[in-house]
Amino acid sequence: MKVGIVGTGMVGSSAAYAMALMGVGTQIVLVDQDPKLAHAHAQDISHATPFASPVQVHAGDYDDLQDAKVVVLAAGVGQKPGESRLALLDRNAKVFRTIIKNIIAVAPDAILIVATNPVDVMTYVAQRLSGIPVGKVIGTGTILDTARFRTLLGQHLGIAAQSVHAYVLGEHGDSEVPIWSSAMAGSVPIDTLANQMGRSLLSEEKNTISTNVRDAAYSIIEGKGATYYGIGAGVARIVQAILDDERIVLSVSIMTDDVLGVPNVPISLPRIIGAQGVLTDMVPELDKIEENALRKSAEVISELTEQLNLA
Ligand SMILES: NC(=O)C1=CN([C@@H]2O[C@H](COP(=O)(O)OP(=O)(O)OC[C@H]3O[C@@H](n4cnc5c(N)ncnc54)[C@H](O)[C@@H]3O)[C@@H](O)[C@H]2O)C=CC1
Ligand SMILES: CC(=O)C(=O)O
Repeated sequence: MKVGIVGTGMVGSSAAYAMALMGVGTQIVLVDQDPKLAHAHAQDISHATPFASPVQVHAGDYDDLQDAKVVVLAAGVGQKPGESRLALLDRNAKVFRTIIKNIIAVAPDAILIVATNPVDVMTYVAQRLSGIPVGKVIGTGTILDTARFRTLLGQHLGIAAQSVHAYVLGEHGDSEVPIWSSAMAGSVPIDTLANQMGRSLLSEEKNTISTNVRDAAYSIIEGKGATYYGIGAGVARIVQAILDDERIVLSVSIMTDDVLGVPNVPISLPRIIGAQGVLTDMVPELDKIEENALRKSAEVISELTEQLNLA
């Protein structure tokens, strides 16, 4: 099955590389306003396929996206050190005006995966400009923050991140909400497990983990200018779930009718993903503090979408 990636800088090319290594799709088409860059990445990644999977990777134009089942949007600018994701909105909304039109002209039935920041608002922009049904325009949302949460919590407790079941919900950004109240491993609530393992998990330690999850992007960008491997793998995981009709639960962002009284907001909740995109939203159980934080996070996003003029 064909997968397109529009915007093949660090994030788009890392997603293509992760897909090639994970054996996701049979053909990956890289499209960028800089065709030389797309071509160079396609060549380089295709040289990894003999060690991984027989997927074909090549650069192309919008016409080559015809019949793509999924198109990933990773075009646009990223944050400079110290800059917030929300500061990118005007520049990246302009980029989406061009690329969405071009994608829809050739692949109107494709499912869109949005990675460009600020990803929740850009998901709204992509859905509105494309007219594609809500469950088929999926922002990567907090899939990366959830992965960071599981990684740090797993490291703290000395267990594999894959065995940690915990989510970050809300905005992919400064108002995100780590959900501690239902965090578990091996069906054991995380506080009980820490006790059983003789590990300390005091509220200060939880706060440090939450802060490090929230600020991971800032510290990585300070160190190397951008983040891309984590999100590349996250994008590949969403595409795999769609192509294989997996019905796996992932925290991703789509337009949501109502979140704790905030209407029509693009935001991450745990969602079941299969061949048709998002199949079902899940309503997590939250404690009062988490509930208030999730409502605030929804309000942060909603303030921005309300100001946007997409006419
Ligand atoms: N959702 C998430 O968790 C994450 C999102 N990001 C976001 O992903 C986006 C891309 O980041 P990077 O790959 O690091 O940036 P980059 O600058 O390396 O790549 C962006 C690419 O978009 C291309 N592009 C720009 N305008 C275009 C247009 N009109 N048509 C086609 N291609 C166009 C550029 O030529 C460039 O190759 C940023 O907005 C960044 O903030 C980054 C990391 C994580
Ligand atoms: C850049 C970004 O959004 C992240 O790494 O979380």
